[in-house]
Amino acid sequence: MSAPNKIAHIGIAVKSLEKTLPFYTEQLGLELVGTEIVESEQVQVAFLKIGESHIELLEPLSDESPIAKFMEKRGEGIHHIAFDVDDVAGRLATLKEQGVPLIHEIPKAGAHDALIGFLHPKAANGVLYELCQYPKES
Ligand SMILES: C[C@@H](C(=O)O)C(=O)SCCNC(=O)CCNC(=O)[C@H](O)C(C)(C)COP(=O)(O)OP(=O)(O)OC[C@H]1O[C@@H](n2cnc3c(N)ncnc32)[C@H](O)[C@@H]1OP(=O)(O)O
Ligand SMILES: [Co+2]
Repeated sequence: MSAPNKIAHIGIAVKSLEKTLPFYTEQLGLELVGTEIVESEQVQVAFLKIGESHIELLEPLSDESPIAKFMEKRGEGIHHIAFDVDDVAGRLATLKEQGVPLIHEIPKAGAHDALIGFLHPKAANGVLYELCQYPKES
């Protein structure tokens, strides 16, 4: 299996994008690339560019959001690490064959038209990993 390309983003659970963004843009000086609602995950996300990667701030849209459930238990903070990969479906299939615990066995739609899939945190010492495949720029 080839190495993932890079860290696509680090996901951070926050109660309010509006209240959090000025720290990232004004104090830390990161560039806000954009915000987006991802209905399927019940989140609104903001992407901030940091070199070749991004910080993804995630605000829950409802109590059913995985981010709301996470913050109930653990409060705000680092939620997941996302790897940029070329073939998310193929990787998930291989991981499944290898017996790695997955949350998604087939990819679903994420932010920025990416295909995404999550490994279960019990697969990785309590770290939640996301695999993300972005559409090829043409
Ligand atoms: C927009 C998109 C994108 O980038 O394009 C995104 O990122 S969407 C980002 C939001 N979407 C997701 O996270 C989707 C995948 N996540 C999920 O399906 C869920 O959040 C799970 C990770 C399965 C956790 O769900 P839930 O807490 O209901 O299940 P559970 O109670 O059985 O938890 C199983 C164990 O995982 C732990 N756990 C929960 N969230 C965790 C996290 N973020 N990192 C590490 N561990 C975590 C719990 O504390 C628990 O540990 P103990 O067993 O020790 O108590
Ligand atoms: Co993410």
